[in-house]
Amino acid sequence: MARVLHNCPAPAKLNLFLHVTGRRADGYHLLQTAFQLIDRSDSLDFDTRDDGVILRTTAVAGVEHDSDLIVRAARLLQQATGSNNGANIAVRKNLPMGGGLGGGSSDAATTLLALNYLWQTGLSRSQLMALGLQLGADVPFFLFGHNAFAEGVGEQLMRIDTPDHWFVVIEPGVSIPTAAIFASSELTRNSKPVKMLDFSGAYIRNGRNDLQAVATKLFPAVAEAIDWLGQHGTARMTGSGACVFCAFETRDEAEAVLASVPKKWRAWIARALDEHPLSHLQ
Ligand SMILES: C[C@](O)(CO)[C@H](O)COP(=O)(O)OP(=O)(O)OC[C@H]1O[C@@H](n2ccc(N)nc2=O)[C@H](O)[C@@H]1O
Ligand SMILES: Nc1ncnc2c1ncn2[C@@H]1O[C@H](COP(=O)(O)OP(=O)(O)OP(=O)(O)O)[C@@H](O)[C@H]1O
Repeated sequence: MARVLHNCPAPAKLNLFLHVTGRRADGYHLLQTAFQLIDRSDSLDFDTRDDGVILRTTAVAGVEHDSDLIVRAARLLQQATGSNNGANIAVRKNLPMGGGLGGGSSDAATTLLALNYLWQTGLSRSQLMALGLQLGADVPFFLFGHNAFAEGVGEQLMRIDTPDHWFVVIEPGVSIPTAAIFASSELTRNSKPVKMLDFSGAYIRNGRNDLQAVATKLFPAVAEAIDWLGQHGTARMTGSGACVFCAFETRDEAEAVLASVPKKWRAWIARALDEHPLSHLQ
């Protein structure tokens, strides 16, 4: 009998700050960042099937079936556990691709959490995180379940508590390929590592993103959105872009700024989450 889990959220993240501190021999970059979960999400439905087939039942513009991180995550879990269960998976995309919000990574994490539960494959949270890292540097964070200070390529995670902020987020209307930003010869890769102990509210309210200089040069629309939002506070980019955000203490302040965003941009407000909405799924 099919087991089902519908309307599973895959929340977005914001990188409150992001420092590039070095580069590994394999070309991946060493980072320090603070990941903040927010209450804006994609939504996924899972219906198990007993023939082992993994089928994405909804079209996603620009993402072929077999390269979708959702399908790859499900197949990776099958391989790792020897499970012969399958699933139909529907996704409603709400997060822009190449937006720096981690949408694809979060979809993959939600898939691993939901299918590990439905298939009763029994992997621990840390086993799921190790699997997730094979899919992308951001996936372990979404499986971790809490806001986090991250090091390494983003997989060494330490839980942090962050304020109950409201964020105004602007989508500048461009999709930025992460690899192109990291590959730039103009990227600075020598930020001095900060100690977790020194981590404070200053990084949360006024954090800097080392990927921003390269992204704004390649994509002027991002620079324009930062300039506009910067009238209202410290505006910066999340991840490798394109989305930009600014933190506010109250919903009213955020609503007021949202109301004045030029109509050419898609923009919205989101609230800081304390934990991942599926963090209790076992
Ligand atoms: C920029 C961040 O979003 C910050 O949270 C992440 O570091 C990116 O994570 P992601 O989208 O899951 O990225 P991946 O799919 O793992 O990597 C895409 C490409 O970005 C580059 N990349 C990514 C992460 C990293 N720490 N160093 C890199 O150099 C690599 O060229 C890689 O091939
Ligand atoms: N389910 C998926 N949702 C979105 N993108 C996907 C998915 N599966 C594969 N992809 C591919 O991954 C690319 C990056 O998408 P994603 O939305 O994760 O970017 P992002 O928000 O910039 O991520 P990050 O913050 O991790 O850099 C897309 O351009 C797309 O080709």
